[in-house]
Parts: sequence; C-alpha cells; structure tokens
Amino acid sequence: MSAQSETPVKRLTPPEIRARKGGDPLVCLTAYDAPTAGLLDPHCDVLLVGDSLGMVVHGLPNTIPVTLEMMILHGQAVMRGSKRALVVVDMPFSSYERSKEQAFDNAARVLRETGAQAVKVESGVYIGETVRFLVERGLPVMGHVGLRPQAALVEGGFKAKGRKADERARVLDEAVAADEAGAFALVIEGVAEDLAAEITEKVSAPTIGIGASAACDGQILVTNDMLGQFDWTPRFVKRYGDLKSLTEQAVKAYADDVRARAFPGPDQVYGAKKS
Ligand SMILES: Nc1nc2c(c(=O)[nH]1)N[C@@H](CNc1ccc(C(=O)N[C@@H](CCC(=O)O)C(=O)O)cc1)CN2
Ligand SMILES: CC(C)(CO)C(=O)C(=O)O
Ligand SMILES: [Mg+2]
Repeated sequence: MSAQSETPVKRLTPPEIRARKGGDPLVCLTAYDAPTAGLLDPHCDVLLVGDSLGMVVHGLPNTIPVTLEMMILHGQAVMRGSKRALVVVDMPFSSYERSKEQAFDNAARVLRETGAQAVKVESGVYIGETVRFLVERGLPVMGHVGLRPQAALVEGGFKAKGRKADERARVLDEAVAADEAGAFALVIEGVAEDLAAEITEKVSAPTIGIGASAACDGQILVTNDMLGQFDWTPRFVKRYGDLKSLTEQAVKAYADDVRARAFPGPDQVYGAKKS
C-alpha cells in the first residue's frame, strides 16, 4: 500500500502578508525551536526567527555576536515545528551590510538550508539598494526600522527613536527606502506613537510594531517576553503568562522529591518482564 500523504497546509506567502495592509492586524511572534513554533503556528500569521535568540536562548548581552549558522539551525527547527505561518529568518549582524551581493548569497543560503520563505534585514537608509537587489532576484525581504538592535554598539545601547525632529526624519527615510525597494512588510521598533502612525500611513507595506503603538498594521513581541520567561524586558512588553515562576515551582518540586526519595515512584519504575 502506498503511503498516504498528509494534506499539505499551504503557508501564508509574502504577497498575502503584504495584502493585509490596512486590514485585519497581523499577528506575529518570534520562535526559535520546533515545539514552541508548533504551539504558536495556529494563532500567528508570521513567525520570526529573530536574532534576539542570541539574548533569549544563548545568554548573549546583545545580538551582535549571532552567526548565520545559529540562525540557520534555529530556522530549521521552526520550519519543522510549523506549517501555516510565514516563517521569516533574521539576517544577523555582518551577514548582509557589506554589499548587495553578500546579502544575496547569505540570504539565499538561509532560504535554501531552512526552507523559510523570507528574510528580515535591519534597515538603515542605505538598505534600499540591497532590498531591491534581493527582491528583483526572487528573495522576499522584510525591513526593520527605528530602534535597530544591531546598532546597539554605535548607539551606546537600545534607544527609542523619533522623539527629536532629525531622528524622526531619519526613521521616516529608513522606512521609505525599504518600502520603495520592495520590502513586503516593515517592522517598526521602539518609536514614538505619532511617528509610527505617520510611517504606517506613508508606506505601502504593512507595518508590524514592537514598541510602536497600535497604529501599526500588526504587532510582534519576543515570545519569551510575553510568556514571562525572560527577566529583563523593555517598556513595550506585556506579560500574558508567567512561565518563569511556573518553571521555578516545578523544578523546586522535583528537587524536593529527589532529595526525599519520593521520585521516582512506583509509576516510573520498570519491573521484571512477565515471561
Ligand atoms: N528579550 C528580548 N530581547 C530582544 C528584544 C526584545 O524585544 N526582547 N528586541 C531586541 C532589543 N530591543 C530592545 C528594545 C528596547 C530596549 C529597552 O530597554 N528600552 C528601554 C529604554 C528605551 C528608551 O527610552 O530609549 C525601555 O524602557 O523600553 C531593550 C531592547 C533584541 N533583543
Ligand atoms: C522581534 C524583533 C523585531 C525585536 O527586535 C526582532 O528582530 C528579533 O526578535 O530579533
Ligand atoms: Mg532581530
């Protein structure tokens, strides 16, 4: 008998995400591993394999040391665990900034080795040429403007954007550059509400906010933040769960049981085979 193939569930595509501009808000979260991706998938339009994994999963102080190999490994896991959401993989620091050719080669490797359908690049004003080069060659790109975490060393930290006039103009330029170059969506991070609203009105791509108000066409959060798994959190995080204390309670209960020889109990022990 031939193997019955599972009914394939078609994933959302970059054009479908783009068509949501001004429509139902896009629901996005980060994902780094297969089982978590499986839990998020039915509820999300986009799963982002964010380079925040360096901080959230690997304990790094910022996203600068994250490598392409790390992104690919976690991207593969998220693809295995999900079936419906559009999976986007962050291009890590130093993998795309040097030239459009460097960006294409590394982004193509990410898509080839993970099966994800798109990459995200943090988008300085210079990024237009790179985004156009990739999109024209068949590689969907999501932009990321405002607070750009990969600029943390130059900025001296993670600084909200758009409170001063020159800064507002620069963030707007970043957004327009990525939009005009063909980005299918645009993350806006850490900007004042009125600026997020102005960008959202001005660009043709849907905007996905994180610390950028409800004026955006969608929202994203780092999953571990909203689950209460990560200690240090910016102002824009809302906790929808408290997995940290649940984990602490469970681990303490286990440790107490082992010390009291209450675990393993009869249910967890193998007996002799009955013939
Ligand atoms: N886990 C986690 N890690 C992350 C992100 C996240 O989302 N969550 N996103 C990226 C980092 N982004 C930020 C954005 C803001 C801050 C921050 O600390 N902001 C201060 C100060 C902002 C200001 O006033 O200038 C605040 O109070 O909101 C920290 C990391 C990458 N790593
Ligand atoms: C979600 C977002 C936009 C936060 O910086 C991101 O890029 C990441 O998680 O790496
Ligand atoms: Mg990122």
